[in-house]
Amino acid sequence: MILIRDVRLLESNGNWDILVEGNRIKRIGRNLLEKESIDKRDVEIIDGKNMAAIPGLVNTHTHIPMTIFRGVADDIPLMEWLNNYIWKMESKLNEELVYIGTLLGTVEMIKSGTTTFNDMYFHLDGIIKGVLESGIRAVLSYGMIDLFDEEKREKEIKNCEKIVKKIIKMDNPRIKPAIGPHAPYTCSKELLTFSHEIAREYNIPVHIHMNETLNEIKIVKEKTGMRPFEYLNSIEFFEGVKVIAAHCVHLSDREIDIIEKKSVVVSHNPISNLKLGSGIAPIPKLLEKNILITLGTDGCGSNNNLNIFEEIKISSLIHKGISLDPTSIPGEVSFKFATLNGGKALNLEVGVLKEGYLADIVLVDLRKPYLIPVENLKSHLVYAFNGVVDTVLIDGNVVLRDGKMTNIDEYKIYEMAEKAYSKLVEDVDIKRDN
Ligand SMILES: N[C@@H](CCSC[C@H]1O[C@@H](n2cnc3c(=O)[nH]cnc32)[C@H](O)[C@@H]1O)C(=O)O
Ligand SMILES: [Zn+2]
Repeated sequence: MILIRDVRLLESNGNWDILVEGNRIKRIGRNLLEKESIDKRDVEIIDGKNMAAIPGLVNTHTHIPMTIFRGVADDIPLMEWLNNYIWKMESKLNEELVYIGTLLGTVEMIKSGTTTFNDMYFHLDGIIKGVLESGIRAVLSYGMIDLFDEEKREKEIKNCEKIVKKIIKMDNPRIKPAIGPHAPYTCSKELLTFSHEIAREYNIPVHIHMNETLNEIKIVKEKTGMRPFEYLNSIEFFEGVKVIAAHCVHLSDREIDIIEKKSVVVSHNPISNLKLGSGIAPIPKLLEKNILITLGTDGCGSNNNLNIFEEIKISSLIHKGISLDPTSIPGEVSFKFATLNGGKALNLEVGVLKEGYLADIVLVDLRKPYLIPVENLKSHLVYAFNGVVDTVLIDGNVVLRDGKMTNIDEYKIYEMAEKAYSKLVEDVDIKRDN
């Protein structure tokens, strides 16, 4: 058992205790050591004085191994970025490099308060290994791209089936599978149909890129005569499965209706969309229809970090700016995007500190200049905080304490990541391409 004592909670004043048993929050109350008559020898006590406890954050769209591509190709549009840099480097990746990138990404996420991420990538054995070692929680999908080629499609389908079965068999509470068709402009109708069917069969979510740029919408329209959401709806892609659609930057009213009617979850990635010059998703319009909005960073090739606190802040600011309305997306709402909504989106009991829920808890040290006066803490977490957290529990385990990783040597990971990067750059000759 773990007892966090005398900690501040966002929703109520005064100091509270949180009792964790196994991987769940057993009790939240005052003076629990006495009230629950706990033997001190059975419990590890974490002093929560001068700390606030918040639910671990949820990042609903990442490509975690891309941390080792950080800063490689800045200031260019999506297609050029993918074709000339990212896909070239990705062709040199292997399980070991993906494992190293994953470790680096998990350390970065944990240190900035993220406890769950929804990922799409390849070499999943490397990702699984990194997730297991770091202690983070993840929903993992094998990203499938067939570029309308039958041979490629068959390979992708096999890989996907293998990974789903492997993750289910692992039966680890921290790792769940999802299905990851990359996007309607990179996947054939057959691959999209396969994705839908397998997601239904196993009752797991689909994770896909949707309507990120105007160019890709044009491509889908030329091919199918329809906009991407209309096209997917016409092949019954949304029937009976939960779809997490990353980006959703450019949407027609008809598409918004489909998103609403089919309960599609939106992963809003404002920083990646700004950086690649893709546009700004119409989040206030989606909120009017009660569409579930969550937040994602996207990969470190286009962000260039995994700090969800930045997405929380930007998602509140950006919509005020374009609508000339400072009441648009209040901080409380954007904070919910990254907590409660993220948990709902992934069907996980995370994102709220509540008895019976999974023990994914983040402690923020309140003795920081940017968090004072502490009275307005909720506002600070959205508008003033830099994301550097003190202690993190995931699935009932302490993975970060006093800002340091408990179960992995983070400095060794930094060294490994530097080496991996040097090797990749050398192999691809990316510098000369610049
Ligand atoms: N099995 C596939 C890999 C797909 S993984 C997911 C892919 O999404 C790419 N990606 C990352 N960010 C974005 C984005 O913002 N839009 C579109 N694709 C992205 C990423 O680089 C990776 O290639 C293959 O054979 O190529
Ligand atoms: Zn992406």
